[in-house]
Amino acid sequence: MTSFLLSLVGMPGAGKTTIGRRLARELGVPFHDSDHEIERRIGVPIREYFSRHGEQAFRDLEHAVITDLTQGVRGVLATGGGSVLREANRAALRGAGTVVYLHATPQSLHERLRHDLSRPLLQVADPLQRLHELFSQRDEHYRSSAHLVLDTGHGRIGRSVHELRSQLQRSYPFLRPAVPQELPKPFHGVHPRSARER
Ligand SMILES: Nc1ncnc2c1ncn2[C@@H]1O[C@H](COP(=O)(O)OP(=O)(O)OP(=O)(O)O)[C@@H](O)[C@H]1O
Ligand SMILES: O=C(O)C1=C[C@@H](O)[C@@H](O)[C@H](O)C1
Ligand SMILES: [Mg+2]
Repeated sequence: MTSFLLSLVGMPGAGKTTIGRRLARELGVPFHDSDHEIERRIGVPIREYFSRHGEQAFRDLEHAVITDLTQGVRGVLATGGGSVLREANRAALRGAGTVVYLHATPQSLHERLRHDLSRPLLQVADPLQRLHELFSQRDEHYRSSAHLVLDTGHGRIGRSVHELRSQLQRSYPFLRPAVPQELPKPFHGVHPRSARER
């Protein structure tokens, strides 16, 4: 198959891992997750690494992993929620293929994650307030990284996967046989540059 890398960016809980894994399976392409690769390298959960070494050390590691995963791998890449904080990561992701921002509001993310214990940045007294802060710091970076924006705050996971597959055929016509012919239109802020234009 022709080489391509689809990277998913967005807030914690937006569905990068869930949607990315399912999309890769449906397309029959490799799935990568920068958080999983970090945990494979450090041998402990990210939350533990955060509390032992702090966020900056984690971001350095994340940068090394994003650099590696954007050099020569193909398929679908689910990134960590904070990977867009570094300009070098944003540039690496955009340079490697198509980037999709999975968008969801702090309220809907809070609904999903209110019982979650694995995400270190959300282990605070008021996780909704933290989600609002993260969203206001990051939304512009997610948008500037991305070629496409897909709302994942409402609706079912299967629908997001379907929408993504439909949209992808524009950039990657060689995926067409796996993609349903109808094109739903819940994308917004779309600037779907084809792989050829980049
Ligand atoms: N419409 C939806 N789209 C995506 N995920 C959904 C949806 N509805 C519910 N969920 C649930 O929300 C959670 C999303 O978690 P997931 O780990 O995929 O997020 P993530 O973007 O990878 O977060 P992180 O940045 O922390 O890695 C899953 O438990 C998933 O089942
Ligand atoms: O939003 C974030 O900054 C994070 C999200 C997760 O994917 C992990 O990368 C880690 O918990 C940090
Ligand atoms: Mg994830």
